[in-house]
Amino acid sequence: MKMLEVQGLNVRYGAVKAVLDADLEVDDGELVVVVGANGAGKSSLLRAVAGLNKHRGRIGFAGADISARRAEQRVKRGLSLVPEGRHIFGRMTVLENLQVAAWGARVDLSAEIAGVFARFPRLEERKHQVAATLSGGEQQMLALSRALIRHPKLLMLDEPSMGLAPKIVAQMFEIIEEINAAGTSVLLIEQNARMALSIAHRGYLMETGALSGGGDARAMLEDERLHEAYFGKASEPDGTP
Ligand SMILES: Nc1ncnc2c1ncn2[C@@H]1O[C@H](COP(=O)(O)OP(=O)(O)OP(=O)(O)O)[C@@H](O)[C@H]1O
Repeated sequence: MKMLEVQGLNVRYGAVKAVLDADLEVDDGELVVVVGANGAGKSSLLRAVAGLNKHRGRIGFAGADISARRAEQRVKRGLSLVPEGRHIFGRMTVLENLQVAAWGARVDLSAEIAGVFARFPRLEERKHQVAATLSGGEQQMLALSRALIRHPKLLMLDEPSMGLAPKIVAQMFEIIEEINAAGTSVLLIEQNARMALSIAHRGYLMETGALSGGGDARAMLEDERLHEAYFGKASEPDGTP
């Protein structure tokens, strides 16, 4: 089954065309990555799928056309976005951030929180700490946990490696791979192309609003034409552009 089916997606900001006629698919259980330079339109694409910006085109999700659905309705259907910059509530504690994330979802909150703490013991140690005082890696773990608590069918991640130390980046990619292996479909947007492709099934390339590729991630990793542009400085393991 197709989990996500995007056809002819367009996003514009006034005269700026950020996404141009993009077609993209994520199969049930797949881990798909979109790589591309800064400003190529990757965030605009994800935000459109999440219903957070105006867009044209068709978005099919888990067998239904959600193109006209509002962002909250998309979340309820099982689409979760962990945005760039994390968007946790800095003044709330770790525990409060997790509680708020589950609002309106039919989940057993205490069991879910226990599950988060089993996966991320660091978050349990800091459960009464306000989120703004966490390290970058811990904030990213919290943002990811907030999405996972709702058991999304499709988890969308915008630059999860951004600003993290190399060791934490490697850990983050391992966790994403685990989440996918446990059955959640994943759509990942990354500048850290080499690392992202190494855990993905398939990959797309985004250049000035246009999506191409969609083939095997391993083949993309070996594609000489991509090396110079995307696997050089932009894919340093510390995620610095
Ligand atoms: N709210 C906005 N208003 C006007 N232009 C925007 C807006 N958001 C993005 N853009 C422009 O749209 C284009 C695509 O931006 P987008 O953020 O989607 O790219 P990106 O590949 O995600 O880059 P980054 O990694 O820097 O977020 C860029 O030219 C950007 O300047």
